[in-house]
Amino acid sequence: MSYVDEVIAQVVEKNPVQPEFHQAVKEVLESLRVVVEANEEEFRKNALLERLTNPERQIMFRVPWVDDKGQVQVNTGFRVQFNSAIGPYKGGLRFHPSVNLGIIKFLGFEQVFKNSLTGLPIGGGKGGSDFDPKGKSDREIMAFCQSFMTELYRHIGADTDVPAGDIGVGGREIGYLYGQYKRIRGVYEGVLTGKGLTYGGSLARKEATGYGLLYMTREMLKENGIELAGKTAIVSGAGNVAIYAIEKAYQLGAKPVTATDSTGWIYDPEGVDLEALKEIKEVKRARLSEYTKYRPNAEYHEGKGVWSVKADIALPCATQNELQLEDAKALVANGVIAVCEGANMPTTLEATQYLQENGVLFVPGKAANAGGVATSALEMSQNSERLSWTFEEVDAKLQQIMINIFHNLDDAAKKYGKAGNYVVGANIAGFEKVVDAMNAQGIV
Ligand SMILES: NC(=O)C1=CN([C@@H]2O[C@H](COP(=O)(O)OP(=O)(O)OC[C@H]3O[C@@H](n4cnc5c(N)ncnc54)[C@H](OP(=O)(O)O)[C@@H]3O)[C@@H](O)[C@H]2O)C=CC1
Ligand SMILES: O=C(O)CCC(=O)C(=O)O
Repeated sequence: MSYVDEVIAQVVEKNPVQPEFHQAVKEVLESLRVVVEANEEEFRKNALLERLTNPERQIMFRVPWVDDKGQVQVNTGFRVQFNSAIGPYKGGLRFHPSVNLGIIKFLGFEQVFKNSLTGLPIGGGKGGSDFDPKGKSDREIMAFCQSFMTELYRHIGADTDVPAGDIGVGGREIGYLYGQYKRIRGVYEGVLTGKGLTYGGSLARKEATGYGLLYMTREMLKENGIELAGKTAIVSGAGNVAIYAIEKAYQLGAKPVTATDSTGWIYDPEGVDLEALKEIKEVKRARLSEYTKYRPNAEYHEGKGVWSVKADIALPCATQNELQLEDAKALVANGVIAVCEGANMPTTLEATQYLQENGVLFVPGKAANAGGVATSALEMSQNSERLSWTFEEVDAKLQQIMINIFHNLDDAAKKYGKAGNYVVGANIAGFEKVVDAMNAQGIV
């Protein structure tokens, strides 16, 4: 059995009931086959792939809190510190009822390669809880965040592990988490990113993941002789990534026509009304079904189905495995040119393969959505030097980072005879730096 197959089999056996983690490991190791085969003896002797797929540390903890009725609730908290070869652990916190150890491990594993691709000195980690913020009062959210941080604080720090937001964790939650960290530790440091602008946050961090996705999409299309301007786009999600992807799509001359949330989706042939979407999701924290009150000519559909809309490009920005084989077939049948992932692992392995085999340009999330974490690293730099950069400065750096990531992965794919396969290119480009740093630091 080849070394890659052996390690994939071990990961499946040793991490039962963690399908998302298996999926992420398979995607990466399959892509690395060509590099691993060229160095098989050395990698095997150093157990490199075993070390790469085993987190450095996995923390699980009880999070008790009191709801508005006086009832004590108990959730589980997680922080997986996956790999610190190139810098302090860095990655978001997800609050969603579906969260479990396997999901946090898949996200942490992806984060290692993503953070490497940014070119910035950040290792990979991820955390969260099975807490459901939907329908909770502000007081309940604060009580939960304070309890969560009362355990997490001992594992993190500005030079050790710097969490941020992800699904269900935005500016409000980061504020409560930061307040509790400061209260316990008594230090004012950049221990979280995505902070508010009045207490150490960076301009453009809120917009960065969605904007970065569009900068990457534009660069990739340009390399293939295609203009983004004038194209229609299917966007899924209606949260932080989706909203700012839609905003930047308009700024670059494209027309986003859809959005989704966990209950349904909208199709607005005239183009999504961004202000209405922000009002519904950012201000009212309401359901997308309200959208037709603002735009009577738009369609609202319950459940899934957004990938059947005809458009030029597709930007999945909601959650993992939301784009499956049947959806990929619908996209191909409708002539979609490109799929660029704003979410983490939104496309299943079968769907990705089908899209690639049918000539669809495909950029994986670990490259396409890296603008968020890259801008978090810029927030860390600003915190360290006790300065704030302007929106234009941060945005210019973000654009350059996304352009560099695209060319690095494009070059890596070409170097290994896989021109145009951006999945292979991203995994190899991310892997090379991490492995170099791991090898230099000995067996740790
Ligand atoms: N925020 C960031 O900077 C980054 C985020 N990402 C990834 O992007 C994706 C979106 O994150 P973000 O926008 O921050 O999160 P938000 O919580 O702001 O928004 C998530 C959106 O996706 C929908 N959604 C979440 N879970 C599900 C589900 N299980 N089924 C259907 N819809 C779902 C939500 O619906 P509803 O409104 O009903 O809750 C919401 O519209 C995630 O994969 C995240 O890991 C990647 C890089 C950086
Ligand atoms: O900004 C960060 O540190 C993390 C963003 C994130 O969670 C991600 O890239 O998936």
